[in-house]
Amino acid sequence: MSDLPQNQASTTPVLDRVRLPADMKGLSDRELIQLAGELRRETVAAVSETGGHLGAGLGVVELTVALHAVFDAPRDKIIWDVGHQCYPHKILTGRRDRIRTLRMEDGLSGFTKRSESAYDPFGAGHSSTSISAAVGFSTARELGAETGDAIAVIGDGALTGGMAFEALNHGGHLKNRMFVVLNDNEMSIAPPVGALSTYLTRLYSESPLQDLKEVAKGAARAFLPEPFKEGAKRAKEMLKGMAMGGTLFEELGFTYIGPVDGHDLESLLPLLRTLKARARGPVLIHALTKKGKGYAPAESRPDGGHATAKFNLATGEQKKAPSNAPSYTKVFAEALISEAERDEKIVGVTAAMPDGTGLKEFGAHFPRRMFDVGIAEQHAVTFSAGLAASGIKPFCAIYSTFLQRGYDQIVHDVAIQKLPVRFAIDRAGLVGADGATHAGAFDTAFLANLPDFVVMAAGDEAELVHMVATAAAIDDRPSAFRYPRGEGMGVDMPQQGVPLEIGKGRIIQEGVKLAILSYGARLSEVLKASEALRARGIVVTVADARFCKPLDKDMILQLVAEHEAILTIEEGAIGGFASHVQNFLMEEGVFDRGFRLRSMVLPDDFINHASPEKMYQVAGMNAAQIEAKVLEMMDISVAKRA
Ligand SMILES: Cc1ncc(C[n+]2csc(CCOP(=O)(O)OP(=O)(O)O)c2C)c(N)n1
Ligand SMILES: CC(=O)[C@@H](O)[C@H](O)COP(=O)(O)O
Ligand SMILES: [Mg+2]
Repeated sequence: MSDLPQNQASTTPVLDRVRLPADMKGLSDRELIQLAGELRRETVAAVSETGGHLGAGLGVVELTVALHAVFDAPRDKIIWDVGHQCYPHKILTGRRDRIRTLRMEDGLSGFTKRSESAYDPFGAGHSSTSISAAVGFSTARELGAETGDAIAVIGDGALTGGMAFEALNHGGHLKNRMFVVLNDNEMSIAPPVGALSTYLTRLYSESPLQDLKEVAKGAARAFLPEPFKEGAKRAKEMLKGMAMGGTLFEELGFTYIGPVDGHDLESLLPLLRTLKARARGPVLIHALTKKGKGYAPAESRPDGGHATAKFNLATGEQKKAPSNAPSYTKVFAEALISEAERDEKIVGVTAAMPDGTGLKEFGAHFPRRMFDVGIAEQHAVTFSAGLAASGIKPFCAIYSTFLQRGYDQIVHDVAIQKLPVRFAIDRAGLVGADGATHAGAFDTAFLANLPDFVVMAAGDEAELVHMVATAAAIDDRPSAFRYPRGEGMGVDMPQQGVPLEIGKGRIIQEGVKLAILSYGARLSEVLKASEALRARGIVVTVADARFCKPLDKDMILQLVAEHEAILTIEEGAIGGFASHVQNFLMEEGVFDRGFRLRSMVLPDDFINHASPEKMYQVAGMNAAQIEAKVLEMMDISVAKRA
């Protein structure tokens, strides 16, 4: 396993003996403690080479070792919520030899993934799903399925997602034996917000409600239904310092154990062994941990080293490529601040992504006008609807992928009531290393089919500024604008956003025979393709649709009238912009007259993680592929193309 020259001693001697969790069963507790230290170093070393989610994994190193030492995966199902903390788990479950391929093309996923390993019983990427899955696994066992224990490991941030409570409610009612490890590091990506966080803090910061010895006895009775004799003394020791009884979790039907030091294997191992031997119903173990634990540069970062580029192992300094243009996120944040300076009704809403959406910057300017609701997209949407119904102008900034979770709220609470909530949809399109779970593929399709919604996509970062102004001005119905992860094109920026005429696109360049009708940020690739075509003597028209809804029907009919063919392109799945154009032109009867329309949309597939460029290559939507498509549409044979 180790790559070291033969004469050099391994720095990971215990880890070198562990390929699979079964190899941990013969290790003494002392060796398991050593294993945790080696696992932490291996995790840091690997992420320094790959980049990725670092802090969460470092916070669960001891929990990972303890769970795999005590339980019997893959028969027992260890379900990691979000999955961003699973790198140590991957190292211990047969994937150490590939750990330096994390998040790379053909490499390991950055999350748990069923197709990757039997030790990943449930895939993740989005949060707050683990307890529901564990209730499912434990119920399947009750129904006779060949499966072991179900253990959900969920963070304090993920616990703010409503689904987690739906699952606790159901699990507590069913009373199946199952385990929830609440990994409480007092951190989400940003510091956690809300009353729940305060409640969890109170569980361990207030002095215990009852005499601890009595508590220990009571607790032991609660989760150890058999009368126990020799175990009692150890259990009392183990439970020393834990506040028991009367918690919210107990009211929901779970035996609450905690708080326990989630980095202390001497506590964790006997606790889990006892629970494994004796628990009958649902148990929640409240473990206190530190995000970034054991690697100073991560620990000292405000977000506990949540995610990182590749970095220098000794200093923690990240290796980031210099940027040539501002990121779309930054452009959005600055444009919104500028609008909000002129309109005091504008507020920002984020679901636990203040940094990622740029609303942190907005909040620094307008502390009372920025709301982080926690990982609670459904609530974020309906909260925004409530604000809008009262005349406030909410910009609900949610990544495309996470907005999926709030869809019924968008339909039922926003669209049907025609409330002017403005959706700022970041990370639209393929995002790269986070892969399929985080791809922003569906928002255009699921928004543009809603009556009265105004649906826009920014072709470049200057357009984004205008779309922020447009959304601010739309006061009688919902609106949305999407923009991708990463840098803009480097175009000239306007001083201030100017509201666009609703449903009006723009012609960027005039050509003959064929028009490319672009919706969103593939525009840069379209322009590259048109340059390549120009070098062949082919000049195409390029238009930026700006709006999927309402469509610029006049412009589209003009393109039809002046060309032989149109090619549409968008960074989204089928059912989006192209479908609206197709339907419109079909109803206009233009195909009856033989007009040629083709569309480039994301393929009907979930594209694996790789660089965004490579993912778009797989999707067939890069400049060269656009050029090839145009040539094909113009019936220019391969021979003529050379
Ligand atoms: C539905 C959803 N919304 C937002 C996110 C983005 N996200 C990923 S991890 C994370 C914080 C999770 O905090 P916590 O569960 O406490 O885990 P920790 O990182 O602290 O270990 C957030 C907001 C997500 N993955 N899924
Ligand atoms: C795990 C998770 O969901 C987030 O951390 C996500 O990876 C953030 O993505 P960005 O890097 O695009 O903000
Ligand atoms: Mg946390």
